[in-house]
Amino acid sequence: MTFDLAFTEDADAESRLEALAALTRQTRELMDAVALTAAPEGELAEIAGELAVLTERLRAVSRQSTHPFHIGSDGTLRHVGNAVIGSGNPFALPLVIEPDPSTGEGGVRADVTFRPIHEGPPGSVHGGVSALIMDHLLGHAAALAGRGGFTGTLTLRYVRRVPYGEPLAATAAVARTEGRKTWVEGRIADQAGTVLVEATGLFITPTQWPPMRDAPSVAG
Ligand SMILES: CCCCCCCCCCCCCC(=O)SCCNC(=O)CCNC(=O)[C@H](O)C(C)(C)COP(=O)(O)OP(=O)(O)OC[C@H]1O[C@@H](n2cnc3c(N)ncnc32)[C@H](O)[C@@H]1OP(=O)(O)O
Repeated sequence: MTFDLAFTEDADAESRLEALAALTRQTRELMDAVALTAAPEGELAEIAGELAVLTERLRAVSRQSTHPFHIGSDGTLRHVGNAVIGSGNPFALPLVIEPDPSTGEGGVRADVTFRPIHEGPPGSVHGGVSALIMDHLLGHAAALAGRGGFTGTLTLRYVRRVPYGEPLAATAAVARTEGRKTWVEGRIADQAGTVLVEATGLFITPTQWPPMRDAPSVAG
């Protein structure tokens, strides 16, 4: 398998990326408002029509693909189009990941507050959404330890239901390594430290990837 990290030199200007981030934040607000709206039928149809106009306006000037990796002005590796951290991806929570060396090799943490759009069982977060967050955070920990790769397996134990609208914390750190394989463990816990989700992931570094000893900080 070949995989090109696809760094780009001619990234958009920071000012355009900030404008895109503002549009993305507004779109997330829209998604939340749609999920919770109690507007009457006629108003829903009217708003859908207004949104169709805006959608066409954006589609008229589409890119061929989402934003690839690029190096930001502060040297940070950015992935604006990423589904979990991307500042230009409305689907992203987004997760803001910080290094947390106290939890071990590649240790990372992120504050997470899920929203009603993440609903699975009524009043709770969808298990697949928790898995998405865990997959990315565990993968980030592997990359931070200089052992970036693709998820081979991801195993979750859903210990308690995950609420939305409450501040939670997600953490991960490398558990062990063997050749190109890196096992990472993580969890989502509430503010009292009660574990809601436990995760273990196996990340495999493709043979073609160069060594990543000085892993850059990564942001959306
Ligand atoms: C610097 C930039 C970094 C930026 C990063 C920012 C953070 C981003 C964080 C993003 C996080 C989000 C991340 C995502 O969303 S990643 C997206 C989801 N994952 C994928 O799409 C992966 C698809 N699969 C593949 O590409 C290949 O199968 C991989 C690369 C995984 C292995 O293909 P490769 O050809 O290399 O493998 P090999 O055949 O030589 O086998 C090698 C060894 O591995 C063992 N094995 C193989 N497959 C599996 C498996 N599935 N489970 C368990 N074990 C497996 C195999 O038995 C052997 O073991 P051994 O016999 O040697 O003991």
